[in-house]
Amino acid sequence: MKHDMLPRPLALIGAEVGEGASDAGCKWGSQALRERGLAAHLRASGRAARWTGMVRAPAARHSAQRLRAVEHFSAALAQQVLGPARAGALPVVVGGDHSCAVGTWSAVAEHWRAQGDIGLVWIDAHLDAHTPATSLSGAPHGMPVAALLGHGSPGLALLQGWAGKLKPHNLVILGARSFEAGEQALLTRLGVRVMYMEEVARRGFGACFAEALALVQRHTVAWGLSFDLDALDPADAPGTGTPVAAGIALADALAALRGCAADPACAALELVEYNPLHDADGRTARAAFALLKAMTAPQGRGARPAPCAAAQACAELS
Ligand SMILES: NC(=[NH2+])NCCC[C@H](N)C(=O)O
Ligand SMILES: [Mn+2]
Repeated sequence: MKHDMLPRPLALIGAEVGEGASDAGCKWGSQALRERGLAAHLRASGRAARWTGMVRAPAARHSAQRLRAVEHFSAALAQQVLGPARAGALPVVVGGDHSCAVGTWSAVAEHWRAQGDIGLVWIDAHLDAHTPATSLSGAPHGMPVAALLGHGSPGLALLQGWAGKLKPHNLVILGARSFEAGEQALLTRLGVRVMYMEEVARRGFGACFAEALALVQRHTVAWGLSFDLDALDPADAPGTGTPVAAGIALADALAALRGCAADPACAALELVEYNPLHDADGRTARAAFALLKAMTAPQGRGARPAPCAAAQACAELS
């Protein structure tokens, strides 16, 4: 391997937020995975990896405060993602509830804005495309997709001072099987491609992910992957706050995602909704470790190793 083709170092960022969820236990998810040795686990496949930040959301007792807490947190998280992105590392955001996606992908969109649009593959049992007006639960983790598309709370949609971080045709949602009419109507109106679980089961996760990846790469300069652990079948990942039956098999996800982040155009990764309070036997933590290890494996099937954008920055981060 040539030196200028070293894989980018991984910058792990803990998103300590549970205020977005009805069950706040995932606030402690990133800390739990960190203490279990996630960084060392990822280094075992030959990449530099270290935690570069832990961002904690302010506590919110009443439901009215939760959206404010998430807005405040999202701005802080975005700053923690921008740093490593600018330094040429690969940001890997570890949740935390899925509301953290607003901070993660707003930062990535901001970073690439001068060059072009970003794409996103969103793997989830839910659509997470509510606005405060359509949400039945009022939970902000059901809203990040709408916010990234420029809808809903201005405090989320206008992060970094501009709205529309994602264009609808650069987003694909994969594995959805639990959603409400209001959020589905927004996505249908905007023309977002949703591969519902029925389609994933029929065609296979591998075929769906390959198509999703091609779609988000088509009109973009960079793309990312946001993986909600509740997309997996609860038998493989019971440790989430909102599990839904009949999900994606972990083995299928591991096979399809292997090496995906070796693409130089992969801008960031996100793994969310790990709830250690519901993971008595550690099964879900092991699934999280395996997923991130597969995604960040130095080489995928036929994928080229990613060049290191800034050798100096890589050395500093490793
Ligand atoms: N990221 C998640 N786990 N989202 C679950 C959202 C559930 C439901 N649709 C709601 O809005 O309350
Ligand atoms: Mn989600």
